Amino acid sequence: MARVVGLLAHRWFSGAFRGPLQVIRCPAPQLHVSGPAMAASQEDFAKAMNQVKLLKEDPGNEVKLKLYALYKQATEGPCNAPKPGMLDFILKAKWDAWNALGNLPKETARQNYVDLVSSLSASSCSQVTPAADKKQAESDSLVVTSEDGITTIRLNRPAKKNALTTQMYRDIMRALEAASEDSSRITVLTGSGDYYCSGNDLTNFKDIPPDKVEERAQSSAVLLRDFVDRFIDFPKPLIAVVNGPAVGISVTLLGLFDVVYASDRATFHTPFSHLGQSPEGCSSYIFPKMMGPSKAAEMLIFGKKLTAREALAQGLVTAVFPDDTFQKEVWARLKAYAKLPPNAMRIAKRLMRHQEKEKLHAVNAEESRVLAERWVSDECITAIVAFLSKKAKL
Ligand SMILES: CCCCCCCCCCC/C=C/C(=O)SCCNC(=O)CCNC(=O)[C@H](O)C(C)(C)COP(=O)(O)OP(=O)(O)OC[C@H]1O[C@@H](n2cnc3c(N)ncnc32)[C@H](O)[C@@H]1OP(=O)(O)O
Repeated sequence: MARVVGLLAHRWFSGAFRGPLQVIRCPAPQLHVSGPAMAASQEDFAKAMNQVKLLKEDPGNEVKLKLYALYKQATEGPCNAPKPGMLDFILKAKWDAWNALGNLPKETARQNYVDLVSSLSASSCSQVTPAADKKQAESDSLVVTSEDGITTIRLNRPAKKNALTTQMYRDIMRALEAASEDSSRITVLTGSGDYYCSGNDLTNFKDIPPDKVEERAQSSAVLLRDFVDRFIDFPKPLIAVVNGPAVGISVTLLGLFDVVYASDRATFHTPFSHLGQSPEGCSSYIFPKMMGPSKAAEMLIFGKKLTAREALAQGLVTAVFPDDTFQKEVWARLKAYAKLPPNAMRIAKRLMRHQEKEKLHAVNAEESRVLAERWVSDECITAIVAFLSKKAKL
């Protein structure tokens, strides 16, 4: 049965798909992705296949190819069909899309299919949902919306200055995966409230039994490495809308964004030595290249906090806006960018970045390995205990 539904959903390629004329019940326009990350069940998958047929808008051939490929991978595994002839364009495009998934496990393909459909439903519905319905649920730590060709990932723990919990790292990864495959053209990361992000949530270090410290450091290094890899590999234009102060990993990651817009209220602080830690997010490689070794050293070794204007002068920030017009000016720009042809933007990004990718992955691996050592060091433990016992503030 699931197979039949899936095949029907993919009749688009023969031109058989028509959007429904009746009003459909749309899911909420936001994807609240915080919460336990689970693999999609067969039931979720079947639901997603049905949901595909209800999309109001044709998502375009590129997305349809992705859906087709993920469906085939999820149901049949790696591509096993003979390669079609060069002149059979449609079959060839479908085969290429499926084959490109390589050995992606069936469960991951199923999850990616469900995530992609969910993001399509969200973006297709967001255009028709009244603004009042778009109010954020304050309790959700990450809010993802898709509108006007822009997927926005919003850190939403304003009371904790948007500090990143381990769940948020995982949720951001999932959101980036979904955004790379949804119909949006550009992706934005921003923060709620007065901070952009205060970096790693230092309570991630709490309640670790002494005999598990080493193990936790190793698993956190794997998490960090996977997390940063998602930024290195993200295929669409990625923009940081830095609405306020940024600390730690939220600063280092900026080197992996394509454009960084900052409010003049933003500051950029990487107090790694103060915390007995070391740089991550590929900053140990990107920052010296970007701003010269000594300016990078002031930030990454001595923890010098930069103002938005200083960060602009160092090339970390693309443009600075007065705080009172920041949101208006930035979103007007982004909406205009999101109208540009998506393939041209992706190709330009790939050309600008692909030569550095291998190097960045190697840097990320090394930075993560070193951090695992730092996390179990006396210097780091003393600094974390001081913060958690409220003796220290940066
Ligand atoms: C085995 C290890 C497992 C680890 C898992 C790691 C996974 C990957 C790690 C990647 C490496 C990343 C490194 C970094 O990002 S280093 C930077 C870490 N950040 C900080 O050190 C900032 C700490 N916060 C502060 O110094 C101040 O809070 C700040 C200057 C940001 C704001 O000061 P202000 O006075 O304006 O506000 P409050 O301090 O009152 O803050 C309000 C409440 O928010 C809590 N808060 C803020 N930031 C953090 C944070 N980073 N972690 C935890 N909690 C934070 C603060 O405690 C207040 O809470 P209460 O209202 O409950 O008191």
